[in-house]
Amino acid sequence: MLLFPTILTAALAATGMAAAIPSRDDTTANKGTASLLQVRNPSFEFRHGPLALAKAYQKFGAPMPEDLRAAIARFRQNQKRTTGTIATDPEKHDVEYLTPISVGTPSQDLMVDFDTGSSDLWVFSTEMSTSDIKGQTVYDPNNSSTSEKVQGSTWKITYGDGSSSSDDVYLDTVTIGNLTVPNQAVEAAKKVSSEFTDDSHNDGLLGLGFSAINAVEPTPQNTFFDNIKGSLDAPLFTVDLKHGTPGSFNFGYIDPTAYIGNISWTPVDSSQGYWGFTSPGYAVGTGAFRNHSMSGIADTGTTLLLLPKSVVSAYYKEIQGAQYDSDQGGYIFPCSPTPPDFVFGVNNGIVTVPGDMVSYAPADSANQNCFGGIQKDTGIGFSIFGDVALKTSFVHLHSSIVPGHYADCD
Ligand SMILES: C[C@@H](SC(=N)N)c1ccc(Cl)cc1
Ligand SMILES: C[C@@H](SC(=N)N)c1ccc(Cl)cc1
Repeated sequence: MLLFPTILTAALAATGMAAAIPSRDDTTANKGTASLLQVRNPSFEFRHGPLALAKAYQKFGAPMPEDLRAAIARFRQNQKRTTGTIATDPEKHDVEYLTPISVGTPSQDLMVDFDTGSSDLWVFSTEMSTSDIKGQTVYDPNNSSTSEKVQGSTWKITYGDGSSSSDDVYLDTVTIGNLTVPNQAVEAAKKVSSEFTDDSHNDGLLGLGFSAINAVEPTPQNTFFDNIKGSLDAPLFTVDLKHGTPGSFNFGYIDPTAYIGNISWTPVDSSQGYWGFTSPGYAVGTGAFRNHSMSGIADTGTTLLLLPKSVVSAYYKEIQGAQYDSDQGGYIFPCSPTPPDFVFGVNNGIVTVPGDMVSYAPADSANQNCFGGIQKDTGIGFSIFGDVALKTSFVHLHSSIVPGHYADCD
């Protein structure tokens, strides 16, 4: 980890998150991608012709010839390093996205919430009281020949929505897709708050934030990504959440077919342990772009897009009948007509949240009013670009970088 901050400090000035610049009238521009790039690794560069050619095809949105696609596949296959991909499925209303992992020997398969806004891998376990378990699959360390208790280590986490979980720590084999970390810290829950008990399909969280904010005491543990990144083709992962349909987390490679568009990027601040960045401003629908610096984090573990109060009220002012409903603790508005798009800047590019995704979910049984997917970040101290913002983008989170990717998704 010592190496990491050094590189990070050295590179922060030159890091970048890419920003596509889809023109607003481009009908395909309903999605953008964002890369939060940590470090330009001087020794890392694409020398591979087919990959460069593939980028040219995707840059101009041309379909890739089959032989080129095959060449890229072979390139990946015979790399001495590895890459991985795993599907992630949205729960109802995209409230969270669940992704399969395997823990232990023989493997125990769990569905967990990949969370770029935290840095602990914790799971429901046989150490919990059964009253705290409602349908979740639990990890049984005693049923794994490779589990090893980390004596004296404990953990306790309270999340932004007040939910919490805690207790002891094992090292065990963890596999995601074709990627395996043999001695990953697996934090076995003894206690969880009701929000997790009631979240019956969610067997735990896999943190993809920075290990600096791992909650294990006395010795913080590494995230899965920090443990695996040394064996990846490139120390990066990409997040491609989608609305109401499976998306993917890719490790170690950037799928040139996952997006189209051109590229630029913006600096990242990981000083709080998050994938932090500052958006230069926003626009409502086809209105003019308004410069308004918004510092926040890319957070797959938060459902909504939480922004400064002034931005949120400026947006809802454009919707006939929108109002702040203190009973529901958020803005609601008539479900139809579709509200205007919300556009936010990422460096010199933009991400467009289509209006139909701003209507997060029905706010009443008559389905007349919808609860907004964009709400205030009051009291948090930073904005949160949660799933509502990410599912319209193909987001790259890099810990070492070549010019990042941020463009329209296909
Ligand atoms: C960083 C996220 S929690 C997470 N993604 N594990 C967060 C923090 C504070 C608030 Cl108030 C709401 C959400
Ligand atoms: C309370 C649980 S369930 C939920 N809010 N959908 C939870 C899940 C993910 C995170 Cl990052 C924090 C809390």
